This record gives sequence, structure tokens and C-alpha cells, in this order.
Amino acid sequence: QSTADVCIIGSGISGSSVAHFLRQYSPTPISQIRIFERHTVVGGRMATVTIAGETFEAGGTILHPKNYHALNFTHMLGLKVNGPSASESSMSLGIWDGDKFLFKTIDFDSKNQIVQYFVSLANSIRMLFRYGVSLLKMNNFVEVTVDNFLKYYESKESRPVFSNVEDMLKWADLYNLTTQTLEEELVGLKFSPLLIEELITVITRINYGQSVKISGLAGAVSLAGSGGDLWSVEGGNWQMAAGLINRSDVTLHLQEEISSVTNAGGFYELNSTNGNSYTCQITVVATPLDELDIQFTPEIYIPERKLQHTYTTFVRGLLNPAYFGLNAVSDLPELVGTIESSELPFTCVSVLKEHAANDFTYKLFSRQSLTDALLDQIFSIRNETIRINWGAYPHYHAPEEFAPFILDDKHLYYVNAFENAASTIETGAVAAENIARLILSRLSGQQPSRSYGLKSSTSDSNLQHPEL
Ligand SMILES: Cc1cc2nc3c(=O)[nH]c(=O)nc-3n(C[C@H](O)[C@H](O)[C@H](O)COP(=O)(O)OP(=O)(O)OC[C@H]3O[C@@H](n4cnc5c(N)ncnc54)[C@H](O)[C@@H]3O)c2cc1C
Repeated sequence: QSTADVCIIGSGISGSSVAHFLRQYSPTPISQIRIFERHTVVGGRMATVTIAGETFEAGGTILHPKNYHALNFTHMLGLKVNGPSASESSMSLGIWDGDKFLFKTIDFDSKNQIVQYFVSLANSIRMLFRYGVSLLKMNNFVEVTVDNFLKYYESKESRPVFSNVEDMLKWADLYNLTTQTLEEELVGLKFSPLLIEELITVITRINYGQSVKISGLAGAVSLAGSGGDLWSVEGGNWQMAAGLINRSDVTLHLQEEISSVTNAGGFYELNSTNGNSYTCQITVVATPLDELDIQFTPEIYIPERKLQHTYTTFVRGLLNPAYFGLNAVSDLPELVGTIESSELPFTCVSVLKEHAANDFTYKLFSRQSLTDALLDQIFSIRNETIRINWGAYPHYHAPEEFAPFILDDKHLYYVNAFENAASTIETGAVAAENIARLILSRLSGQQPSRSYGLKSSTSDSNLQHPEL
């Protein structure tokens, strides 16, 4: 048996950020931090695939210009930012209803900035014409939410440590948004039904694979992810997790899956499927528990939560314009979004790269796996296909129910309780920063402990893990 002060289950942005902030904030050195990762690589839902020698994001892709932890990590780790031009926000967009395009922006390839300006102006006017002034309300709705979220970057002196998600959200005036669906929220704000049914639905389907029935907060976050100046880390966002782990003096156990966590009185015993046993004073769960069967003794109780599965399919080849009722590939928008309809087999398809005139790399999102037969209808050429089934993010609803940050009234913590608010790379880091502070304040006896007697939930472990 080995001893450790802190054991973290999961090497994604949440687990790596907990390690980073613990090292940064702890007044006295923590003797050891272990991170357990069942896969061969770190990063979790930040992962890349390689096609034609190029890497593309397969999971968490876009970051918002005000995602300050991610920005700080990127700068601190000497990583490079992929600018907005490479993001989906500058793409031509079409809204497809399964039969026809309901709306298309103009696509005019030009390096000339003045031409670009007029194309973008023309597109804004077209959008305003179709969706009216509600479009401006949409910007305002997002701005207010983002501004509230910025409170989580305030100085530690004025910012409390939160022992549960509800208090954390209430403090930033974000909680109410989790009690209503996005649709209810926007109808209440008198948004035009067409804007909700089309553009906003397209966005929630792209970012969360779900309709406007998601909670208002997840919806606002999703809309924020459709604005301008979005960015990602050149070479892959997963490098943030790798870099944080590298510089936080962590003992990393790759390909080591934790199967049980037992409170053995004053410490936790973690057992792995490799047959190893570890002793930890503090245990942090930095992965969604919903589809895992980690055995907790004593049992823990968290509200039942379903994960939305998003099938990500990469295709190298050429889209078939006839599938979309068009004559030429050049008539197809770079990003085809879809409205909510059970007829539609995918939620979106976008061009990632044009290698040559008849050779593109595309990314599709769908709620079910796309069969070869279907892909052969959508594509006229298909040279390479990669499929990933992600247990991607919570299936959002309203009102949301939150699992506790402290699972057992002692030192067992759960970062991903915050995912019911919104699942993003940045919210993972924000929740992790709070958990690091919560651990340190409770260790020093400052914070009252809190536990919840919520209903038990059971879940099957039938998640298919992507082998990247
Ligand atoms: C397709 C897709 C698109 C997305 N798009 C965006 C986007 O554009 N922008 C954005 O900000 N966010 C996006 N997200 C969400 C974002 O990727 C996630 O919210 C974030 O990466 C979650 O990080 P995490 O560390 O909390 O969890 P994870 O990244 O899931 O990390 C958990 C880790 O724990 C490991 N693990 C699980 N169980 C065990 C065990 N028993 N023992 C050891 N290890 C274990 C897992 O293998 C995993 O590596 C997207 C997600 C998906 C799937």
C-alpha cells in the first residue's frame, strides 16, 4: 500500500485544474497528489483525432474569449492560441429542415478585408430581416449571463468558498436560469418564435446535442459559444490538462481505473482494476459518475442524471449536394445546422478542412450512430471515417437538481456536480478552483461541512469509451 495526501480520479480539465489550484493555493506543501486516469492519455473529453496528418478537436473544441482560466493556462503553459478565423463562427451557415434550407448566409471567399466586411454586413442584415430585433435581445441575454459568470474570477478575498452548487450559482445570479427551460426563458423575454425554433435550436443542438428544452443556463452558455472571437489551443485543448499535470508535481497513474473508494476511518482506500490499493486523506472525483460503477463504501447518494450521448463522426471525402437538393458542392454552407425533428439523422455537419477540390474533412454530430448506408447517401466520396461515441454532457432539463460537492460530509469531493449548470472546459476549471479552495478551507477547519440526503440512483456502466 502507498500513501498519498490527495487522490484525484480523472485527468480531464477538472482533475488537472484541481491539482493545479491545490498546489497554487495551499499555504503548506501537500506531500503528494495522485491522478488516476483509466485511458492511455490525459485530457478526457478534450481529445483530438488525426486525419490526413492534421489534428482536429474531437470533444471540447471552442473556448470563449472570456474563458479566463483557460486563457491563463494557455499562456502560462506556453501554448498557442488558434484564432477566431479557424473557429466555426466565421463559417457560412445553413439551416436545414431535412427537406430544404430554411436560411443560408452568403458565402463569399475573399482575403480582401473590405469585401469580408460587406459580406458580414450583408449576412447580419439578412439575419435581422428573418429574425427581427430578437437577435439583439439574444446578444443582450448572453452578455448579462457572461457578466454574471465573471464574478467567479473576482479576487479570493471577496469571493466565498462554496460548499454546494446551488449557493455558487445563486451568488453569481445564475441559479434562476437553471429553474426554467431556455425556451420558457426566451418566450418570457418575448423572443420571436422563429428565432427560437431555428437559429437558437441550431445552436443548442450543435453545442449540447439537445433542443431548447435544456435549462436556461445551459442554453445561455451554449449561445455564448456561438459568438465571435472563439478560440482553441493549437494542436489540441487536451494540452492544457497535460501541462497542468506536468507542472503540478503530480504522480500520474495512466491506464489505472479506480473501481472502489472506501472510507476506512480517517482516510480513503482506493482500489484499481489493476489490483492496486492506495491510501488517500482526500479523494476528488473529477469525472461524471452517471455511467460509472465505482463502488463507494459507505454508499453515496446523488440525484439521477442522464448523459447526452453525442456521436462525433469524422469523414474525409466529399458531401453529396444531391442529398441536400443542391447541384454543386460549392452551394453547400460550411456549417449545416438542423432544426429539431425526429426525421433528421444528424444535428450538424461542418467542413473542418479543404485539402483539395474533391477532398475535405468534415465533422458530424448526431444523437445516434451514423450507419455506413446513411453516410453513403450524405457523402458522394468517403475515404476515411472515424466514429466516437461520447457520454458528452448532462441531458439538461429544468428545474435542474444538483449533486453535492461534498459527497460524504468528510473529504470526498465531486467536481462534476457543477456540470448540471453547464458543461464546458471553463466551467470545469471554475468548479475545480472552488473545490481546491473548499478542500483547503475545510482542512484548516474554516468551512462548515454539508451533506445531502438525496435519493439514490443506479446506473449501468454501458458507456463505450473512445479509444483515441
Ligand atoms: C463532443 C463534445 C463537444 C464539446 N464541445 C465543447 C466546446 O466546444 N467547448 C467547451 O468548452 N466544452 C465542450 N465540451 C464539454 C467539455 O469537453 C467538457 O465539459 C470538459 O472537457 C469536461 O472535463 P472533465 O475534466 O470534467 O471531465 P472529463 O474530460 O470527462 O474527464 C474525466 C476523466 O476521468 C477518467 N475516468 C473516468 N472514470 C475513471 C475511473 N474510474 N478511474 C480513472 N479514470 C477515470 C476519464 O477517462 C476521463 O479522462 C464538449 C464535449 C463533447 C463530448
